[in-house]
Amino acid sequence: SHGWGYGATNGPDFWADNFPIANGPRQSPINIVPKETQYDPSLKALKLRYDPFNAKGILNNGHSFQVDFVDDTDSSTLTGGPVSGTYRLRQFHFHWGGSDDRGSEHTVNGIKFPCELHLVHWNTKYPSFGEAADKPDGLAVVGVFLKIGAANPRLQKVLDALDVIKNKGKQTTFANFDAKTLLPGSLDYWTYDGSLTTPPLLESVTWIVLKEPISVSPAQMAKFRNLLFTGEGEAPCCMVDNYRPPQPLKGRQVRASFK
Ligand SMILES: CCN[C@H]1CN(CCOCC)S(=O)(=O)c2sc(S(N)(=O)=O)cc21
Ligand SMILES: [Zn+2]
Repeated sequence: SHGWGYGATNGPDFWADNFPIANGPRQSPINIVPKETQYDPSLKALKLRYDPFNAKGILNNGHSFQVDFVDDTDSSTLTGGPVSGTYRLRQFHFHWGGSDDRGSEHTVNGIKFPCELHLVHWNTKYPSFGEAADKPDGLAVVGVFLKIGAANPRLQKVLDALDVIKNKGKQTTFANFDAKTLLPGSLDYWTYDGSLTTPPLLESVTWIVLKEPISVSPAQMAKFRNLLFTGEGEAPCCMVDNYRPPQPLKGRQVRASFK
């Protein structure tokens, strides 16, 4: 049978067939309604310390592309914010649309952004990423919205690497990249308990969605859309619209770190 994807026959509406947790109580993404969030003065400032030396490679996994990090020491970590303990940076990746009116997974007052960056971290109270991935406090993902505007020079090194990983399964080395340069000026965030937004849809993610977007130009968005879902020798299918739509809140509270 065909694996999961974002197409008409294997997209988000079909995922529950093989991953019944798709209809679970803490699924992601969600629509964030700022007026319905609750400011929580006890939330700490988010502390992200990333060492460029940990950047390892960049991979087209057939669903998105990701930049992987060496995570065998505490040199690239997330601490503070809504989490306790230390979470290590594992990878970052993006979700985007076929046009600038869609592409993000989280929405704000129903507004979709053209792209959303996810920085994936795992809780070092567990011995490995694989052990952490299915625990309720196992993962913390920082979400950053990308908004159409001036070209973002911080994205350029990532975008320039995409030509050599056009097809599913392609990867190349990607060294000395400072993921901190992808963050906006403010680390104000919304946070809620959620899940992976792709199969296996594990309900193991503390979501930390930054309020301030970073910029991306239309020409830069075109580079994302140049990637392919398909492998070499297959009929080419452009990697676009690789986002899951918002899921039911099911009574969850979304907290804000800011007034
Ligand atoms: C294409 C597969 N995407 C998955 C792959 N990983 C899960 C691996 O499960 C191990 C049992 S992951 O933890 O790196 C991860 S984070 C997100 S998201 N969009 O919610 O930030 C999706 C995924
Ligand atoms: Zn993601």
